[in-house]
Amino acid sequence: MKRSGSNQNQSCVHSSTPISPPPPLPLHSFEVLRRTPLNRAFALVYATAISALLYRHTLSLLSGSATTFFSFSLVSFSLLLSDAVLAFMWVTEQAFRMRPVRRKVFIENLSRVVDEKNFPALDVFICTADPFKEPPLRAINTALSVMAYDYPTDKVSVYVSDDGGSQLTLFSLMEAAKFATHWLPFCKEFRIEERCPDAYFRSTHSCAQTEKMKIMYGMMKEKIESVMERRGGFVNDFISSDHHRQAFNKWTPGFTRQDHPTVIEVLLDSGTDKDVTGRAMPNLVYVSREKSSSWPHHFKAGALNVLLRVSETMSNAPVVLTLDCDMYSNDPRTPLRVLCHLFDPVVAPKLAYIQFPQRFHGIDKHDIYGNEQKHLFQLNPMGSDGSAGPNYVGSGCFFRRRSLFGGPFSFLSSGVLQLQAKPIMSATPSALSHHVASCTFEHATDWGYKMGFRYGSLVEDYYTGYRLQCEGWKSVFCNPNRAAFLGDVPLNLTDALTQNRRWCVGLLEVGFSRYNPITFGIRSMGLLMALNYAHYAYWPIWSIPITIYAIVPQLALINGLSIFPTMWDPWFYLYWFLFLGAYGQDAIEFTLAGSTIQRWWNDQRMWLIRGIGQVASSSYNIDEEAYI
Ligand SMILES: O=c1ccn([C@@H]2O[C@H](COP(=O)(O)OP(=O)(O)O[C@H]3O[C@H](CO)[C@@H](O)[C@H](O)[C@H]3O)[C@@H](O)[C@H]2O)c(=O)[nH]1
Ligand SMILES: [Mn+2]
Repeated sequence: MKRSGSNQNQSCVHSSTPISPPPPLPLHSFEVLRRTPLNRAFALVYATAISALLYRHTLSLLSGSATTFFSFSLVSFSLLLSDAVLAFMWVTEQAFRMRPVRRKVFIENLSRVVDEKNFPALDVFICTADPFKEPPLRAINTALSVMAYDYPTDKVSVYVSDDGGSQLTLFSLMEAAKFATHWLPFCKEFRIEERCPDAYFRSTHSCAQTEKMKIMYGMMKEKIESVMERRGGFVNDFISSDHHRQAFNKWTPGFTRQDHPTVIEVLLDSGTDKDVTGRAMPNLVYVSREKSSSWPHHFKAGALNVLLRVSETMSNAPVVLTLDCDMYSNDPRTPLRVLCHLFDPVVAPKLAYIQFPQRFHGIDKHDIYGNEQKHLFQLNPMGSDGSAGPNYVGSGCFFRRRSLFGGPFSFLSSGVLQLQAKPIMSATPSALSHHVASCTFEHATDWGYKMGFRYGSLVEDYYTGYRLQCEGWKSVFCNPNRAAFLGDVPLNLTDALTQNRRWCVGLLEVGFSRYNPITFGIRSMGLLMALNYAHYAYWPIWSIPITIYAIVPQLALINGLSIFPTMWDPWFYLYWFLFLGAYGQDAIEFTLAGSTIQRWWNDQRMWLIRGIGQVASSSYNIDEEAYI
C-alpha cells in the first residue's frame, strides 16, 4: 500500500532497460490505513441495519391503531424523523472512512532536490481582533515563534492584522520586534526546539545561558502588561524613537474600532534590520485595515484579503501561512515539511494548501469539554486526505498564493494587482499599500466571491476551502508527531458552546446557500468529496434527533406507549447492533488515534451537550461574537 508521492510515474520505466537512472529521492509518501477494507465492509452491513430500522419505523407509522392513532403516529413520526436525520449524518460520515491515509515527509531529502536559495518566500498572516479577548502578549508570542522558523530569514515576512485597531497591539509588536533581534539568534545558537518564548520559559529550567533571555522577556512582558493595565494611556512614555511615536499619531480622538483610517507600520525590514549578531531579520509588518461603519468588513475573511493585497505590494511571497493569534508554532521545521509537498512535480500543479491539524495545549487530562475535537481536526481530515484533501480549518494552513486567484487551470496571473517584479520592502509603506487596505477597494470587485478568502459564511475557513476544492484544487493533510502548531482552547463551558454556536450558524449559511454541497458540491467535486463537506454543512441538524430522543421516550413511557422492542423481540438485536456498532467503531477509532477512553467518553458527552445547546440558544448575537 505504500507509495511514494514523487515516484508515482516510475513504474512506467521499462524493466529491461539495463541501466535506469536512480529514482529521484522521495520527498513524501503516504499509506492507506489498514482498517480501510474493514471500514467499507462494516459500512455495508451497517447500512443494511439502518434500512431495516427505517423500515420498522415506517411500518409502525402505518399501522397505528385507531384509538391511540394521534399520539402513536406523532411518536412514530418523530422517531422516524430522528433516525432518518441520524442515518443521513451517518452516510455523510462514511465518506471519511472510505480511504483514510497517513502521510510522511522526508525533510532529509529536501536539500538534494532543491537548494536553499531556491526556497520560495513565505508570508505569514496572523489575525487578531480584540486586545482584551486576545491579549497582545499571545499574539506576539505567535509572531516570534514563526519569525524564528528554521527558514532563510530574509524570505520570511510576518503580517499581523489588527482588526481591533489597537495601540496596545501595535505597541506590543514594536516591543516584540526589539526582543526578536535577541531571541532569533538565541534560538539558533542553542538549537532551541520551542521557539515560542512564553512556552519555552514555562517549560525550561533556567540556567546561566537562558537567564539573560528570560530577564529580557520578563521585562518586555512587564512593560506590555503595564501598558495594558492603563488601557493604552501613556503609551508615549514607553517609546523612545520618534519614528515609532509618529505611528501613534494616527490614533486621533475620532479613532474607534469601527471607524478609523488604515494603519500600516513596517516594524522590521529584512533589507536593513539586523539581529544582534548581524544577520538579517525577517520582515514584520503591522496592518490595521481601514474601517467604516458604512462598509461591510466581512470579519476575518475581510482581514485576510487585506493582508493578501498589502503583502502583495510588499513581499508578495508565493506561499502564505494563515494563523490565529492564539496559535503558536511548536516546530521550527514546519515550512520544510510544506516544501516536501510543494516541490513534488506530480502533486504541486493542483495543490492549493497544506493543512496542519489544530492541536491544543492546556487541555485537562480527560478533556472534559471535548476541546480536542479529534474528529474535526484529526480523524476526518485523514479521511478526506485519501480523496481530494482536507478542508481548511482557519489556522495552521499553508496556501499557494496562486490558488486564491482562480482555478488550477485558469490563466489568471497570481495576484490581482499584477505587480511585475517583486516589490521592495520600504520603511514607509507606499500609497498603494494603503489604498488596497481601504474599505472601498473591494467595492464591485470579485474579492471574496471569486478571489481571495470567501465571504458569505461565519466559517470563512470551511467555506473558502470548499470553494477552492470545487474549482478543482487539491489539499494535503500534514500531521507530524510533534504538533506543528499549538493553540488555546475555550476554558469553560460557556465559551465552548458559544464557539460551537458560531460555527453552526456559519455552516448552515453554506448548507442553505446556492453553493450547498448537495446540489452545487456534487456537481463540482463528485459525490465522495461533496459528502465530506455535507457532513459539516448539515452538522447542526444533529440537535433535532438529540432533542427528540431527550423528550419522546419519557412521554411515551408516561403514556404507556411502547416504542422500543422488548428483549425477546428479534428486532431487539437490530437495536443492539446499531447501538454497539456505532459506539464501538467510534471508540476504537478515537483510541487508535492516540486518545483515551475517558476522553472519548467526554467527547460523547459534549456531543450531546452541544446538540442541546443549539436549541437553547435563541438569544444569540452574531455581531457581538464576531467582534464587530
Ligand atoms: O472580525 C474579525 C473576527 C475574527 N478575527 C480573527 O479570527 C480568528 C478566529 O476567530 P475566533 O473568534 O478565535 O474563532 P474560533 O472559533 O476560535 O476559531 C475557529 O473558527 C474560525 C471560524 O471558522 C476560524 O477562522 C479559526 O481559524 C478557527 O480556529 C481570531 O484570530 C480573530 O482575531 C478577525 O481578524 N476579524
Ligand atoms: Mn480562536
